[in-house]
Amino acid sequence: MGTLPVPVTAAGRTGLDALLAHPSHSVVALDFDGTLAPIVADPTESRPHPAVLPALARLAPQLRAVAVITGRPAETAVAYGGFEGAAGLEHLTVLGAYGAERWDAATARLSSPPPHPGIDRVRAELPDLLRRLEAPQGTWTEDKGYALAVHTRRAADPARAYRWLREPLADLAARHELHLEPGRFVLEIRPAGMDKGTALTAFLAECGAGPVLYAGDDLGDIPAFEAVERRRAAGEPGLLVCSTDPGEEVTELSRRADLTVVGPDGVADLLADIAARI
Ligand SMILES: O=P(O)(O)OC[C@H]1O[C@H](O[C@H]2O[C@H](CO)[C@@H](O)[C@H](O)[C@H]2O)[C@H](O)[C@@H](O)[C@@H]1O
Repeated sequence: MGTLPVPVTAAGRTGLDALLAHPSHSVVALDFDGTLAPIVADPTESRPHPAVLPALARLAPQLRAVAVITGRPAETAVAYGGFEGAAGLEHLTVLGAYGAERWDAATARLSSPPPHPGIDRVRAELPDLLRRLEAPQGTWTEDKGYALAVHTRRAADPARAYRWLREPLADLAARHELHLEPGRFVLEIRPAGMDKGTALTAFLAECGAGPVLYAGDDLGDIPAFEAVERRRAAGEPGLLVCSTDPGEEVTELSRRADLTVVGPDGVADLLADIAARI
C-alpha cells in the first residue's frame, strides 16, 4: 500500500477521479484467477492473495456494488475466494461461468442454467481426440460442468502444447455449436452467447452504476474492457486495470488498460489505496 498510482490515459484519470469523488455511485468489478488470486499450476489450489480480502472488505461498504466476474463456476469462485460470510462483503455478487451463473452474498442464492447439450458430446469425444492428437504429456482437462477447459500449463512446453491443440479444439467446439475461449495456457470449450462484457453491462444497469473500475488479467476480460469503453464513449467514467505477470504478459489487455499493476499483490494495493483515499 502507498501512493495511489496515476493512470496513463486521460480517460483512466477521469475514471479514477470520478470513483474517488462519487464512491457511493461506483462499482468495482474484478476477475478472479490472475487478478485476485495468483496463477498456480493446479487450479484447485487457487486462492486470493492474502491482502485481497482485507482490501476489498474495506472498500466494498463505501461503494454501490462489488462483483467478481469469472470463468470459474460461481460456486467454485465463492468457495476458493472465501467470500461466503466474509465481513465487509455482505453485498458481493459473483458472476460465474462468464456471467451465466450468479451468486449473491446477501441471499447466498446460486443460480445456474442447465448445461448446453453440446458439452456432454464434447466430454465424450475429447479424451479420444486428445489421444489422436498426441497431446503433450501434462495436458489435462478441467471439467467445470457447463464447460471443459484443456490446460497446457503443466506440459514441458506449455506454449507449444497450446498452439498444437488450439485449432483442433476450436473445430471440436464449432461442431457442437460451442465456443472456444482461449486463456492463459487454457483452451476452454463453453457455450457461446455470454461473456464478461454482457455480464458486466447487465450488472451495472441493475445497480444504476456511475463510475466503474474493472480489473482483469486475461483475454476473457477483453469483452468487459470493451463494455467499459462503450460506457466511456457515452460519457460514463471508467477505469480499466490490467493485472500483469512479467513472465506471461497478455499484451492485448495491458495495451488497452489505463493502469497496470503487478499481479494480485498489485491489485490488493490498488484497492487498499482507493479505500484509504475515499
Ligand atoms: O475468469 P478467471 O477468473 O480469470 O478464470 C479463468 C480461468 O482460470 C483458471 O485457469 C487459470 O488459472 C489457473 C490457476 O491459477 C492456472 O493453472 C491456469 O493456467 C489459468 O488459465 C481456471 O482453471 C479456468 O477454469 C478459468 O476459466
